[in-house]
Amino acid sequence: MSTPIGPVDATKVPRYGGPATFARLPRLDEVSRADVAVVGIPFDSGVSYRPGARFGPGHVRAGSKLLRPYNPALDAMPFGTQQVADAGDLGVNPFDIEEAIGTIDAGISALRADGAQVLTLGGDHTVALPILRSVARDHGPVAVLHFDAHLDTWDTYFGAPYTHGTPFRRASEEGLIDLERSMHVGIRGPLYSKQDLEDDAVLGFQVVRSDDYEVDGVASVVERMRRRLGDGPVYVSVDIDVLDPAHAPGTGTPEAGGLTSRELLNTLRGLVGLDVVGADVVEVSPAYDHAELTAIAASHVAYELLSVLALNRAG
Ligand SMILES: N=C(N)NCCCC(=O)O
Ligand SMILES: [Zn+2]
Ligand SMILES: [Zn+2]
Repeated sequence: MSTPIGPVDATKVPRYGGPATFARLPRLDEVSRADVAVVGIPFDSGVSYRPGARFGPGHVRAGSKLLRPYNPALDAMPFGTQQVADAGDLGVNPFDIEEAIGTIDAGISALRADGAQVLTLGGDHTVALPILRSVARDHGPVAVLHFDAHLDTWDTYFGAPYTHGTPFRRASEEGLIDLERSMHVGIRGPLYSKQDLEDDAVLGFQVVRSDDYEVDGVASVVERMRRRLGDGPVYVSVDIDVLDPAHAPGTGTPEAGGLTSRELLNTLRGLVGLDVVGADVVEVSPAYDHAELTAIAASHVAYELLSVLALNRAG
């Protein structure tokens, strides 16, 4: 492998300048090939409460300018031992959700066909369904590791099947997920009824609650997670509202009592060695953010995921 083109050197161009790409990385058209493509999906037509996640990709990129090359927590060089590039944003129809879902599937599939793993910046959580369709076409049913305050396995909203609260029910119905190996992490807050949890278990998910972090701690969560996910392919979906609103106010359906960013980042580090085949970070809504708190948290989530991919690639 030729030496990857990394971020613009911060000793030459200060961090507040330079390109608006994720982590000031090269654009995809500036590299011959990418091991990992970071792609934005500016789409929020599936939200049930506050809008604005369509502006998430640009905001997360802006919040990623301070990321540095070396990750001491994992002893990893996420931009140094693999080529990561910014693939820009997919152009999706905001007025026709089913068309948007088709465009997302095609866009993700094209990047993957070129040999890149894809890390998606949302966008609302609807986008996870077409990404999983693309991933499962190659890998078969994958374990979904889903970080979220919410189950996102509800059936419909106002009769609509494709929304940000329903992607994992559709994915389960379509046979895209491994029913024995999938799980939610960070679940909390009021539900519509007790039945929600019963349905969710049938759809293939185990639940690690936000409170389990308080009671058992990160190490125990990581152990449960690794046991459940096992050896096969894993898709990681991070709804930034898994974090407490104190850590991530800029999101559409905030719930009190969430994870700290430290807990989330440490949990993600526990994925080293598992077969992570793709990931997303969704539900960043900048209009509700303050001081880039949510964008910085989301960019660090992406950084830890890229670090895991880098270490796994190195073996
Ligand atoms: N933030 C996501 N993805 N889902 C929230 C759906 C919760 C609701 O509207 O009842
Ligand atoms: Zn959520
Ligand atoms: Zn969600």
